[in-house]
Amino acid sequence: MTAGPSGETAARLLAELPPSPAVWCSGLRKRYRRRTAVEDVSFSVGRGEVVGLLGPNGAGKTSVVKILLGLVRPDAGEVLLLGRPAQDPRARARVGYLPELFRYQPWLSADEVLRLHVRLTGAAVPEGERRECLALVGLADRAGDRVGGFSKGMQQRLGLAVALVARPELVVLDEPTSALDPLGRADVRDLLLSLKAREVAVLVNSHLISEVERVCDRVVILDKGRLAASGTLQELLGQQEVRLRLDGVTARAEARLAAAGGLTREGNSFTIALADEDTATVPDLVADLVALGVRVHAVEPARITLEERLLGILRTGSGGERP
Ligand SMILES: Nc1ncnc2c1ncn2[C@@H]1O[C@H](COP(=O)(O)OP(=O)(O)OP(=O)(O)O)[C@@H](O)[C@H]1O
Repeated sequence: MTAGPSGETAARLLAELPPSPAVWCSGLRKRYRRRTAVEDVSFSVGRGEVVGLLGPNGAGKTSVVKILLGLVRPDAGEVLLLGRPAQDPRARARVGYLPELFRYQPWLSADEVLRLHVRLTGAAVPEGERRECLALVGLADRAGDRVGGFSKGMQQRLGLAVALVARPELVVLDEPTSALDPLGRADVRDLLLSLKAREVAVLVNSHLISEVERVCDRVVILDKGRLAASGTLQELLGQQEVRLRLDGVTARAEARLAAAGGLTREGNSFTIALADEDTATVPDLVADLVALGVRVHAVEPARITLEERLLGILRTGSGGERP
């Protein structure tokens, strides 16, 4: 008989395993009477990954979010949050959630709402950290004000603070910018990027496709309750391309253009499928071309946008090849 690993060895083996995904779900199904809200949906969100959940009205996004959080019982399928069943309080305590329809106790102050939510998760968050959290969502000077007097956008900002206050490892945001003005939307974008930098996983359901395109690592697209497509932006949109209109292109300049990626030329118009998506690639290329005596008339992105891709998928009803 061979002996099993000692407790110490087993602990070391476990510690060496990659952490379980922030969200893992498989075969989710939910019907309301004869209406199918969710059918055979499976996807995952890695630790520290920002994933956008997209789809038209009624596609099943909120239903999926509620199933993931254990708020709606699926007819079929399995969910693990941070490696634990969705109903496990140890998992729920590490998850922040902003619901689509938010309403907070109007008689409480913003800080009291945060205190209440911190108590519900069982975390110990000192007052200073709660204030920082309110500052993060732009409510620093409203901590003591009653929520009943807040505008809708301010309530949504408070909702974001509630989702973030107990140091979650996963944040699920259902339409986080629906009530926000353009400045508020930009704030949320920065907030998502700062969560990403702190390796907090985010699942965000939004109709603001251009915002999703700017912050998400990956998107999951639902249509009529089913998974219509999913993947990284590069997988869904193809390689980043740039189109340049140039004059005075010498052989050396053309070699410089070709060094940036796959080059195609039509008269004065050059299109490059960029080999590298570094933000410095295009400005460096333009500076080099100018130094080589080339006159640069126009530089424009040529890749399709996520919005165009999404519309293509929804209109053809398939997540197949790029149009
Ligand atoms: N409690 C419910 N009772 C009956 N039908 C429901 C219920 N909740 C959702 N549905 C139905 O399930 C389908 C998916 O709804 P869901 O709210 O998940 O869509 P969504 O993608 O979040 O839409 P939106 O972008 O409009 O918020 C819709 O047909 C909806 O009518």
